[in-house]
Amino acid sequence: MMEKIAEMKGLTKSFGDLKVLQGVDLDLYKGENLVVLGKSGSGKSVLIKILVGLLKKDEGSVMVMGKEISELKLKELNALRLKIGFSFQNSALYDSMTVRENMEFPLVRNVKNLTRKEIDTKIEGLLDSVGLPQSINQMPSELSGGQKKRIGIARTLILNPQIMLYDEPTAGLDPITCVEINTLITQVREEYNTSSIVITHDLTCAKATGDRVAVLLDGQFKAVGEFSEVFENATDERIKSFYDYNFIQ
Ligand SMILES: Nc1ncnc2c1ncn2[C@@H]1O[C@H](COP(=O)(O)OP(=O)(O)OP(=O)(O)O)[C@@H](O)[C@H]1O
Repeated sequence: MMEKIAEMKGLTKSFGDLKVLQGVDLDLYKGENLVVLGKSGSGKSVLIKILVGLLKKDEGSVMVMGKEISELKLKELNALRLKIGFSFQNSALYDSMTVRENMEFPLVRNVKNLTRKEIDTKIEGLLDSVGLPQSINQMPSELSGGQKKRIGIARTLILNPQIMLYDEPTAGLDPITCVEINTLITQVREEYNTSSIVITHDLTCAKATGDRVAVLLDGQFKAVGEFSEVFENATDERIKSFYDYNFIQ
């Protein structure tokens, strides 16, 4: 039996009259890449925010690494968040800092008593992993969108997260760079032993990176499984049209 690293059961969340999540059940297994698909406004970001305790759920349970998120005190929540890496859509690099400084920032802030050599070894190792060792002294403005994305992922990995959350990792990138980022996401899982949730609208990304995909429709996961199970045998018209729409694009 595969071990779960996160588990949501019967999760609901509304904003006023707007029912966004209406009974979400979802497991993330240790070591898997799980893709969450859903159209714009379906509640993917709300789900992730509840998972990391940035938003409060209405009902249901959200367990992460064995802990019920809503029961944690702020200090415990912050400690848990350090084990979760969030790769933002816009890479979220600090424009006034070099790549090295960007990478160093979360490390020195959260890990005390590191030597200069330990910090440099860590940064250089991660830049090697993402294929950009030569960018160490560059400014973010000198990097392409794909390179920024890679540096953002490297920076997220610097605290050795157990769970990686990728928010639209291929948004705004050309098709070749998308393939490179998809490859990097699967490589990160192998090299750093992470479990990941990848939020995307991009079915090519979903197919390339997902061990399983989960489709969020009307506030629930209507289909969860391998890409081929979910799409190639889909009977639900909306799941079929999601597939057709993506590939017509
Ligand atoms: N803090 C909030 N207050 C009120 N409404 C919110 C809040 N956060 C999200 N919503 C609403 O919840 C719905 C789901 O939003 P969410 O950002 O999760 O969508 P999404 O699936 O991530 O969309 P996209 O793919 O466009 O990023 C939207 O209608 C949004 O307006």
